[in-house]
Amino acid sequence: MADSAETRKLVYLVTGGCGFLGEHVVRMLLQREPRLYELRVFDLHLGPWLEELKTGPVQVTAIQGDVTQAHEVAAAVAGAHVVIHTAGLVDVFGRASPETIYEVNVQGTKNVIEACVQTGTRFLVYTSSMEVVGPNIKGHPFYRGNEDTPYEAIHRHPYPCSKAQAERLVLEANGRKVHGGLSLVTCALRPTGIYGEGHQIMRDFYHQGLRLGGRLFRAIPASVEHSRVYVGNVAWMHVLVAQELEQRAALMGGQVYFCYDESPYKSYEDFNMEFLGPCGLRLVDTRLLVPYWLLMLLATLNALLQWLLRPLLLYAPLLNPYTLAVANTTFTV
Ligand SMILES: NC(=O)C1=CN([C@@H]2O[C@H](COP(=O)(O)OP(=O)(O)OC[C@H]3O[C@@H](n4cnc5c(N)ncnc54)[C@H](O)[C@@H]3O)[C@@H](O)[C@H]2O)C=CC1
Ligand SMILES: CC(C)CCC[C@@H](C)[C@H]1CC[C@H]2[C@@H]3[C@H](O)CC4=CC(=O)CC[C@]4(C)[C@H]3CC[C@]12C
Repeated sequence: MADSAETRKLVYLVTGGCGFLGEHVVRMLLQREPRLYELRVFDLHLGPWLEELKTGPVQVTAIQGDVTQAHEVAAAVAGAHVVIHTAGLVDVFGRASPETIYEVNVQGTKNVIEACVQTGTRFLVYTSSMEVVGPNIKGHPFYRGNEDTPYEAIHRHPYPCSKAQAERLVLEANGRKVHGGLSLVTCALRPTGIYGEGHQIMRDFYHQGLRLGGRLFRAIPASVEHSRVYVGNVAWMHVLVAQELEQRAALMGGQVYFCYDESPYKSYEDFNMEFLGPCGLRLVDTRLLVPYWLLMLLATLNALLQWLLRPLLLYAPLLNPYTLAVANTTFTV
């Protein structure tokens, strides 16, 4: 399509646009949305890489802001055609308090919805999570499921609970009248575990492997399968949904879709080895080395230590009872 001022008229806002997924969404929009006139990137912490994007044909506006502050969100949303709300506190390690997780994930989402209603923005795409469904606290497997698969989605951890509440708010907001009288069209996407360029947990495993002399020790049975999804594909799914919402409002409005791209079903560790193996690490052994009861004991100890040390320092290792349960439960879509 010709790159003329007439074809470029849309204003997009990406919240959390400097995060792992958000950055990919921002770059994908610049590459694949020819109608884009202005791209607003809203984040608590702005990345220096945004500067290099400001020289292209699209006006890139960096907005340092906090989704928990309704007035900041409203100012950023005003005049935007589409909002892609990826901002969130992704914390299953106990780094933040449950209150903070709710404040960012639930109140932040409420603020985004209310800003759309007040300012007349009609299209809202929300990054939810597979964690809204499961794995549940009972450790039930979810095997090759889809959006209609029955599953007991019962959670206690603040992260999945907050994502579930926020997702519900977004879906319930579909059809609300926005300023100007038209209807809000919302859609939620539930990525499975995301991987790709900029994935911090993959880096953490890499450095842990280096510290252990190039080895990682298998902790989870190879038979426990997870669906993982490439970050570029998650970004692309967000862009496609954003582009299609207007034309297919009746079909897609108020709907939720899993985000998965046929990356191979593997255990969490075996999947990581697809990348860490070529980087020189190896997974010891092909058999399960550490018994589950010992892992559970270590995970519980970690949780106890976190609680005891909290007044002095933040102790937040990858292994805790919640992450162990998630890693140890099959969840494939
Ligand atoms: N990483 C994963 O495997 C998955 C992530 N998700 C969801 O995808 C979204 C993005 O996650 P990631 O990119 O992995 O996390 P991330 O932590 O890399 O990105 C989140 C971004 O939101 C920003 N943010 C946090 N609090 C904010 C606030 N109060 N105001 C404004 N910005 C704020 C952060 O600064 C960060 O740039 C989240 O909503 C998360 O729940 C869903 C499924 C899987
Ligand atoms: C040796 C340990 C037992 C291995 C711990 C691995 C864990 C840190 C990760 C296993 C599964 C991950 C989660 C899963 O991919 C689903 C997610 C979805 C989200 O929305 C946010 C991230 C996460 C909760 C992800 C977090 C790390 C794991 C628990």
